[in-house]
Amino acid sequence: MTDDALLPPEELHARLEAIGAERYHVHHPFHHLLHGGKLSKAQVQAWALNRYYYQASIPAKDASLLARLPTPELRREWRRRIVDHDGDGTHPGGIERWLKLTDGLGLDRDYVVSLEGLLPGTRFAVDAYVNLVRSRSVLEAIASSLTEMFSPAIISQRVSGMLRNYDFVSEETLAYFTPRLTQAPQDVDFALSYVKREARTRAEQEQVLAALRFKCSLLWAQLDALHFAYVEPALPPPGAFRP
Ligand SMILES: O=C(O)c1cc(C(=O)O)c2c(n1)C(=O)C(=O)c1cc(C(=O)O)[nH]c1-2
Repeated sequence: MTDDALLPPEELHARLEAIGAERYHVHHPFHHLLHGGKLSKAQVQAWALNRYYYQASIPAKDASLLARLPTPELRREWRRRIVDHDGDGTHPGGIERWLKLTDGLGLDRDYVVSLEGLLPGTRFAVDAYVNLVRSRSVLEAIASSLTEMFSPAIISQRVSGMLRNYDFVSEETLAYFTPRLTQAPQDVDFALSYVKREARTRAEQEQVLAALRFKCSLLWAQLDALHFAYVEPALPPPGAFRP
């Protein structure tokens, strides 16, 4: 096979899996500290407060992609993701459930939502995701969601570890994660078959792989920012959340 030969779909799939195995934030030291019970309540608060910005930005990136999707079938699929996060006015969505988590950790809701205490590194990493989805091809935008191939494993590890190790979290405060265990595989089924089908040249397949690497990097960068500010050397930048 020459270097620019189209990969068989199962080989593309294997290369996507390999990116996750090497680069997903499940390997980040901050994740190990979090689920291993090695963080203080204040450090867990910093994690939840910063990750709120990721949660709150996901429907914005999905809405910008939705506007560019060409068929009702594709739009219907992507619209479901927005409802998953925003709720439907009767059933709470992911953002509301995330705020239950920050409430449960004793953070003031107005302060969380104001983003005043956000780390600059979180802001830049999350904004990079929204910008990627807005500015690159539909194929790359859909491919960038494929980190969800790996999220059920990290979520299971995080939830069981946190329940075992911290007396300040409960099943109720971590309830955000339960629906993600069924929503993520559903999202992935669609996105994976889309990229396998629609990446029709080797160059497009390489774009798909690059989009997933980029996404892994921005998830990693969020945990780097938390680690630097709140674990080691523990130097929160001016204006950032101080427990
Ligand atoms: O808990 C996690 O580690 C984790 C990771 C990811 C991910 O890999 O992007 C998502 C989520 N959670 C998540 O809850 C979520 O709703 C979500 C949406 C997306 C996306 O890219 O559209 N990723 C993720």
